[in-house]
Amino acid sequence: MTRNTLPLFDPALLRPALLDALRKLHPRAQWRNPVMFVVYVGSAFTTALAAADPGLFTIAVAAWLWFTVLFANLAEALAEGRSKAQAAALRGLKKKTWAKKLEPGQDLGAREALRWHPIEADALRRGDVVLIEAGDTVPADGEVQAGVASVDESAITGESAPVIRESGGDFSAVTGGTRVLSDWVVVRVAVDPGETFVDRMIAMVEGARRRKTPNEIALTILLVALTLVFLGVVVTLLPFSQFAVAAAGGGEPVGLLVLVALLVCLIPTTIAGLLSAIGVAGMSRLLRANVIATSGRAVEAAGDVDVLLLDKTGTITLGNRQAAAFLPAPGVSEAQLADAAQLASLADETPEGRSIVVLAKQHGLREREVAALGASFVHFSAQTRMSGADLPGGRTLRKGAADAVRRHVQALGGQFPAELQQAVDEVARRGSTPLVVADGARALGVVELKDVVKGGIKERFAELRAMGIQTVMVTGDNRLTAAAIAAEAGVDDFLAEATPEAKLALIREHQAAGRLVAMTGDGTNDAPALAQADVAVAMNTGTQAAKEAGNMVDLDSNPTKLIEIVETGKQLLMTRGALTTFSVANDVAKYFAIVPAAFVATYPQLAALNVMHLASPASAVLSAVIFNALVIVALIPLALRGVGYRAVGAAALLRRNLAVYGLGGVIVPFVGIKAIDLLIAATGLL
Ligand SMILES: Nc1ncnc2c1ncn2[C@@H]1O[C@H](COP(=O)(O)OP(=O)(O)OP(=O)(O)O)[C@@H](O)[C@H]1O
Ligand SMILES: [K+]
Ligand SMILES: [Mg+2]
Repeated sequence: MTRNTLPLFDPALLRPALLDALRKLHPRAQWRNPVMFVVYVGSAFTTALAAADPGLFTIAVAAWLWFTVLFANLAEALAEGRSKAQAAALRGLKKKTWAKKLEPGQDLGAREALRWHPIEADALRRGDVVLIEAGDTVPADGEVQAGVASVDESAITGESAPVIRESGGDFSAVTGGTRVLSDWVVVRVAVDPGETFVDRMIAMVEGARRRKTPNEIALTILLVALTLVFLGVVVTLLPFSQFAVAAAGGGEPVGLLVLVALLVCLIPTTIAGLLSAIGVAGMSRLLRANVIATSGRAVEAAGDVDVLLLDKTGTITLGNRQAAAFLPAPGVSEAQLADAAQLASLADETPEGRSIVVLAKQHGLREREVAALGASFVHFSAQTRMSGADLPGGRTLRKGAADAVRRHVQALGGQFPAELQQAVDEVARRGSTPLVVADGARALGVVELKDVVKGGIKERFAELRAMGIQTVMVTGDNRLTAAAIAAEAGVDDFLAEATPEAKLALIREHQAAGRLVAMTGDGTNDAPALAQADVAVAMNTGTQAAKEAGNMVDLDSNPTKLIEIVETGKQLLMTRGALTTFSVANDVAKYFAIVPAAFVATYPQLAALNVMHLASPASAVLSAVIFNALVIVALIPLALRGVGYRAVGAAALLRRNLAVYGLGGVIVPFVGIKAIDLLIAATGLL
């Protein structure tokens, strides 16, 4: 995929970024970054000084101050450009296509009878209903209302095997730009134009609409405080030096130009100039891992996640729960059980329900006409954990989770035989889901629903454990099935028989204990929990409700993607920390470069501080300003790529980064400023 191989300085991206950097010179854009705004005002001020009294030194300082602002703009523009290019590669999927918009109020059951008219895909609105047939491109994100189709989603996921999309279950979401390979589906459009996940991510990346995260705000406040301190120091230097000159009856007070240069060199311009690029680059890295993030805050939170909650079906398992066997209770024939199970499932549009009808057919039962039965159907809900049908004449058929059906038959005065409970437990211990079927107060037996744990998952959970993240599986399924799947998948803990409310409560509990919670899920019943979690990753195969509630979508629908997400978050936090350290450590050298040069005319004693032996005061000041500007450019690759992350302890990482970026930040400018000073001296201009 092209979006995985973006070079750091792609010439195709550099040109628009340079233009963008110029456009960002607008005061409104600058004001968003208070530290750089000070540089901006300083640039304007020194330009005015240069205009009033043009000299090479003054003009050079003014020019390099403008470069400082431009380089910071460039860093941000480059980061944004890269992300936008990646996202555009995804959005490029939305070629101009036509959609078959259905006339309202039709019965969706039979493909031949459907009436539709063509409409441009761009004109589709949320709530519109379209027909998509073999060979058609899916015109917009949406939810399948009727039909079953195989869909090629390789354009999005890079996965070449087609997937099945059908109504009812957790596999009902289709994504714009993918292609229907066979059969047909009727889809309800879920988003207005310009509001897809890719659109939302692009909006996030675009500076103007990108909100600062709480961490960024906290850091900005710190940087502004530092800036104010230095501003205070520099402003008071002027009267001080004038006073000193008057008292000594000689020497020269420090000039305004030098004071502005000093201020810019001392305030933390490096991190201020790169801060937003670091944040945007984090989202880009996620996109490279096929994760669309719609919240910068969530990307940061990912770096500190303590607990990961996962839904079982469709997240840990493939989610294609298929009826595999009928296990009748004592005194009930298999045919009797199959018949009741089929009747209870005729209107059940979930994959589970449909698979029961199919299995019953293999037992020689012919398909029945739903309409001819005159039954009223009871649809599955995550609260009751049952579904079924009420037939005319008072026959009530139910199927559902064993405990739910047990309560149901006992409430009607029926028995739940010990043999049946045994069969339920056996099925569950195999990791399958037992559904108990009841006819009135009589429990008839068990339907075994088989599901398969996704491959390679155990090793990945072990990796998460090594990162210090606890994994908890939460499922609506029974305790034994949950335990079997939990053991097979290698999660640390599990919660069984969980309602949507229980999932939500568990997250709140962890959060109340001060833990940051990540959640991955795919179902509508995961939506409340996803909305509550700090990092909420919805599977792309999941329902629209889950995707809306989350703050990230994993295009590969891989529950262990959280490893990459956490690494990206950690890398983001570390990069920010490293560059802040570097930025502040830089001041030491700049201080030794500028202060003796600036004040040696006022206080000759300061010559003792002149450890760098720079060519002249003017050259010293200009060298420091140039270094200050160039260091921003030099660090753009690091800001975009992020500092190297390795899974060693947090303390060891911190020590290493302090050594590299703290010590480096002190030493590098001494070398850099001296080198620039030598170059300037060599030109003989100053
Ligand atoms: N169509 C259905 N008819 C009746 N009962 C069902 C049906 N589908 C599921 N159940 C029962 O309800 C329980 C909860 O279902 P559901 O799949 O919604 O759980 P969940 O909370 O999404 O958990 P997970 O997806 O992790 O398994 C299932 O374990 C099963 O026993
Ligand atoms: K600086
Ligand atoms: Mg589920």
